[in-house]
Amino acid sequence: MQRLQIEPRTNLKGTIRVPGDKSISHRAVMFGAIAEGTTRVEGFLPGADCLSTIDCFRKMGVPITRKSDTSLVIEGGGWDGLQEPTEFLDVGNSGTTIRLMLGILAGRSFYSAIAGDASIARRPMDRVIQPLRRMGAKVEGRSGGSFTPLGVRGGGLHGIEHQSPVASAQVKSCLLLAGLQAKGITQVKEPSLSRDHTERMLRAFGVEVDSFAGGVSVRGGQTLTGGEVKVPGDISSAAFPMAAALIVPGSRITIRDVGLNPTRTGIIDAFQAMGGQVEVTETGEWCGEPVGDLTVHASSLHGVEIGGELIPRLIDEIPILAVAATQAQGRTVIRDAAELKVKETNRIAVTAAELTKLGAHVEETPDGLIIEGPVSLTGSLCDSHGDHRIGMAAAVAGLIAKGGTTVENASAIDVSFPGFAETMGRL
Ligand SMILES: O=C(O)C1=C[C@@H](OP(=O)(O)O)[C@@H](O)[C@H](O)C1
Ligand SMILES: C=C(OP(=O)(O)O)C(=O)O
Repeated sequence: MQRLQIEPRTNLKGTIRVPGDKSISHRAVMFGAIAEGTTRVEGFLPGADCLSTIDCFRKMGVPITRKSDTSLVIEGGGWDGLQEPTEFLDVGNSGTTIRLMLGILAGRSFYSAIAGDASIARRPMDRVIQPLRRMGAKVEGRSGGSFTPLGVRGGGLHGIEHQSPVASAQVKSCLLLAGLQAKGITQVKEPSLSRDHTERMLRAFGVEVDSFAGGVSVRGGQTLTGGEVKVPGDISSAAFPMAAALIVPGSRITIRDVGLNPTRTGIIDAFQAMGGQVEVTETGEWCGEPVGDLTVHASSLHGVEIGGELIPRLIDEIPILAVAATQAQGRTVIRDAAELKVKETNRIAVTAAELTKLGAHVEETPDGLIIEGPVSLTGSLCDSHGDHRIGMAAAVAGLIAKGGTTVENASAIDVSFPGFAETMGRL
């Protein structure tokens, strides 16, 4: 397993781009595969998770050609173009792949078996399996279908109304994809708005989606029409160089063509609330998604309290937000984030453990973290624990830690940010 070696730095400078948005890249492949006609994707994220999505659809007979690392052509044959897979569908490390695919498989009248790596085997699937069963899908699996491996015999679905207990775009998207194949209307309500890339891209593919306060619904029996997708840079990846620029003295960087969907920009709001100088310039809209440039200056930060509706808007950025909080004056409290326990790792426990190794003052709470700052960090031997976001958070912390820092199991970073070390190196 690859190791990353980090030395302390000052004066990060320059202009970079980050790889394509992971959520949008997954959806481009999936929607292209179930659409009628050709879909061309530019700016695709060639990270391990999105490659798993491609692999699953190829196993169902969908022709997907990679013209380059970041450019794809998908020949969709509509819903009925998907063929019964003769092999296990392997989602690797990707929660988005398995949960969204389950919504597609639930409506197909064939048998499929799906599983992923050891991390996926620990992540809860009952949040999608229970409502899918209520729609009429037949799903078997470990612990009554709560965990992988799962077997699905789909078809014969009817619409339901579902109140999700968690604000989860994966749950919402899964049920909308099943709902498009069901009789009648499928409605999903959530406690606060999760990322809405599915709603936006379905509309771009010609589907009627009804968004209302507190939820979203679709009518069954609709088909998707293939088209062009241009994927913006992933704000969740941009969060790492952003945090680095905020905390490394003398820094000023620009990140171009970043997705600025308001359901994803919570990290900008949080950094600004901490006193971080982040300038946002919106430059346009790509396939219904706002896009722009971010300029970030080294800043003196102060602690903040973060919770409620902001959490789903920055859920994947909490490990790197915690790194920035170690350099903020006073106390940072992150609450309402218990979902972090069921990501690639228990990100509350693992963020606290890795930052503590570096000398930070971090306390784990049942639904978040309390961080006291500012603290001078000391270089240490850190571990990604197989979690891309933890690996990158530790690496950014290493940029301000006295002495060298090593991140073990750094190859996990390729899940969402291939070329992370090279991109950071350019600064
Ligand atoms: O729909 C998506 O693309 C994602 C939704 C989020 O998960 P939940 O919806 O389960 O919170 C997020 O953590 C994940 O990285 C990607
Ligand atoms: C939680 C994440 O992804 P997924 O749920 O798709 O594994 C993530 O990328 O941080």
